[in-house]
Amino acid sequence: MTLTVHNLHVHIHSQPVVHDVSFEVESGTRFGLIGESGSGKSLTALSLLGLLPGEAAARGTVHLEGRPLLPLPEAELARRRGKEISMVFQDPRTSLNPVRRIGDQMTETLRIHERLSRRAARARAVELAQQVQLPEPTTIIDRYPHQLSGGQRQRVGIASAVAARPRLLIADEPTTALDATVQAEILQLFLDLVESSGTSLLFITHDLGVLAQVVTHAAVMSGGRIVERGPVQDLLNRAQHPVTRHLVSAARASQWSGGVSA
Ligand SMILES: Nc1ncnc2c1ncn2[C@@H]1O[C@H](COP(=O)(O)OP(=O)(O)OP(=O)(O)O)[C@@H](O)[C@H]1O
Repeated sequence: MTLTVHNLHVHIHSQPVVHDVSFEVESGTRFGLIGESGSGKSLTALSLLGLLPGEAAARGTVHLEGRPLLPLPEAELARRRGKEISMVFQDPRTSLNPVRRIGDQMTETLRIHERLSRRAARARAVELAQQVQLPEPTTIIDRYPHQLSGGQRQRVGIASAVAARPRLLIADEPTTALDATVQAEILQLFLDLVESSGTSLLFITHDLGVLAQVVTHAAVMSGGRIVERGPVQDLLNRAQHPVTRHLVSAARASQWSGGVSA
């Protein structure tokens, strides 16, 4: 499903924080938004799902497969979230509900969109746990988030996001909260799931080394604007903007210090 974002602006308390952002994620492709902390990546992503905080407002046009996502009334957006477009967040400690069993959380969208019975939802939760390679799928689904490791919690976050087989998946720094080895495993899982399902992916990160492993094309954000865009290998090897060059140096430094390679 093609996502088209055109002239997106976000204001917080009437202050502009995202300025005139336009990009396209073509059907079945993987596109990245990269930038330093505070550059406007998350607010851009949250605008697409209608999940901006109350003090923020978005204007512009967003279409998914030609149908408008912005502007759109909340009730209609809620119907499309999970099923057509869904999101994996940075920190599963805050995105998962601490007092609900993980199996129930993984199948929540399915129960809303497909009206699955409890029994069918349980069977689907086991399948999802297998798909994201959680250990002992038949019993782990009855555990609570605090009984899992950080990597396992993020697998639950990914399972919840892909449960209803969305056509576009947005991932906002999905591996930043994890240590380097777990990060590599989760990235691989991500790529396998996206490739096998043909889902379009919008991947957000501050780490160009990580981005280069996941997407083919990307846009660089700084101060709420897109300052450079292109194939990710060109951004790595022929960066034009100082912000992009800085991101390249940071990725190379992290590679030398044993982080994920660029
Ligand atoms: N709820 C909020 N209230 C006030 N300002 C906010 C709020 N959320 C974000 N901002 C500001 O908007 C700007 C863009 O924030 P955003 O979270 O989109 O950046 P980001 O690139 O995703 O950074 P990070 O990687 O740290 O999440 C920043 O200056 C941030 O301080």
